[in-house]
Amino acid sequence: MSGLLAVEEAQARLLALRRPLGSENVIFSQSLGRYLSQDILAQRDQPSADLSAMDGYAIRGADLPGPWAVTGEIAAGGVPSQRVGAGEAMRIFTGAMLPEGADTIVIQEDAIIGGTHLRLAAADAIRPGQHVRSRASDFPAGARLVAAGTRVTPGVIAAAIMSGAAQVTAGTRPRVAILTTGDELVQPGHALAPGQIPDSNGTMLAAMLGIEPANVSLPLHIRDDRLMISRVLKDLARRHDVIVTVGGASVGDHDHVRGALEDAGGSVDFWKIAMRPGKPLLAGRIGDTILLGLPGNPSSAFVTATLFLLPLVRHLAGARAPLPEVRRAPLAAALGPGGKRRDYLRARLEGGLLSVFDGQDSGRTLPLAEANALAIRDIAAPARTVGEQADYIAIA
Ligand SMILES: Nc1nc2c(c(=O)[nH]1)N[C@H]1C(S)=C(S)[C@@H](COP(=O)(O)OP(=O)(O)OC[C@H]3O[C@@H](n4cnc5c(N)ncnc54)[C@H](O)[C@@H]3O)O[C@H]1N2
Ligand code: MOO
Repeated sequence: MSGLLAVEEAQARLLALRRPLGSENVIFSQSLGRYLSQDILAQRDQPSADLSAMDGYAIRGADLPGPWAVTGEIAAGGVPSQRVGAGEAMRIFTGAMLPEGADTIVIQEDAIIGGTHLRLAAADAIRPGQHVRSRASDFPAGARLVAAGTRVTPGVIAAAIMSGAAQVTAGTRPRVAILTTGDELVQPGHALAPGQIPDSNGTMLAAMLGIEPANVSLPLHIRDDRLMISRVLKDLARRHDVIVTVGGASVGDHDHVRGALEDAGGSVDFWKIAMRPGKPLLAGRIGDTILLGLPGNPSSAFVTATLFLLPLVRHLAGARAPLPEVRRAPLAAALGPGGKRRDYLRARLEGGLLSVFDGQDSGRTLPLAEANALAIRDIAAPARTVGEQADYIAIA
C-alpha cells in the first residue's frame, strides 16, 4: 500500500525527534528500571581477598592427605591473626578470609575431628585448591561491570553495590501525559448510557508505562472537539516531554488529533504506518514535546504503544536498545499468508510453541488479556505450516 511508512523507519524517525533527556544521581532504592547513563566501573577487587566458599578447615594443599593440628578459628568479617604452617589447619567458615599459607578448604563433612586433631574421612575426596574464592574472581578493580544505557535490574543493583558505588547515574525520567479522546468514552467503572463504552485505553497505557522509567500524569479524557483538544495539547506540552493521545487518529469526521496538533502550533512528522493493527499512528511535535497519536481501537493502541510509545520513553530515559527484542519460536498451528501491512498478531507462547489467536479484530480487548506475545507476520509473507518458525515480541 503506497504512502505507508515501514515500522522500522517510523521507529527511527520517532527516536530521532529528541535526544535522551539528561541524567541525575539516583539512590539504589529508586534505580530499578532506569537506564544507566554512565558505565559502572569496579572501585575494588571482589572479593578483596581469597575467601572460603564453605564451612570447614583451611589447610595447605601440599599437606594432603593430612593429618593436621587445628591451631585456631576464623569467621567471615574477621582477619586471620596467624598463618597456617606445615601440618596445620584452621577452622574456617563460609566467607572468611583464608589465613596466609592456606590454599585449600576441607569441608567439615569430609573431616574427622578428635580434639585438635583433624584427619580426612576419605583421602581421595579432596582436590588441592578446592572451595576457595580467589581474590578478584568476581571482578577486579577497574573492570567495566555494566555499560551505560543498560536497564537497572535487581542484579545490576547487586553488582553496582558490590563494586563500591554509593548510587548510580541514570537517565532523567520523561514526563508523560495520556489524553484519551472520544464522545463515547466514560470513566472506568461509571454507568454507561446507550452508545457509550468504558475508557480502557487510558488506564491500560498508564499501566504499560507504569513499569517504565517515566513520570506519568493521570490520564485525561476529552470529547471530540478540535478546539478543546488543541488547547489541552498546548497546555500539556508546557509540562511534559511526551503527550500520548488515543483515538481520533484516523480519517473520520470526528478524528481531530492531527488538526488539533497543528492548531496548537505543532507539526506532524509522520502519519500512517504499514502495520496492522496501528495504521493511523501519528507522530509530531509541539516545541520540544513529542506527540504520539495512537489509534483508538484497544488492540491498535496496545500494539502501537508496545512498538512506539515504550521505545520512545526508554530512549528519552537513556536506553541503549529501546526497541522490543524480536525472538523466534515454532508455530503451534498453520498461519496464513501476510498482506499489505505487517501484522502484529495477538498470540500466546506456551511450552515453547506460539499459538496465534483466531480473532484478530483490533477492536477487541479480551485477546489482550490472554496474549503474552505478538507474533509478527511480514508484508506478503508466505503461508506457514505448523512447526515453522515465526518472529514474535514478548509482552508483559
Ligand atoms: N474510512 C476509514 N476508516 C477507518 C480507517 C481508515 O483507514 N479508513 N482506519 C481504521 C483503523 S485501521 C483504525 S485503527 C481506526 C482508528 O481510528 P481512531 O484512532 O480515529 O480511533 P477512534 O475512531 O476514536 O476509535 C476507534 C475505536 O476504538 C474505540 N476507542 C477509542 N478510544 C478508546 C478508549 N480510550 N478506550 C476504549 N476504546 C476506545 C472507539 O470507541 C472505536 O470503537 O479507524 C479505522 N477506521
Ligand atoms: O490499523 Mo487498525 O489499528 O487495523 O485496527
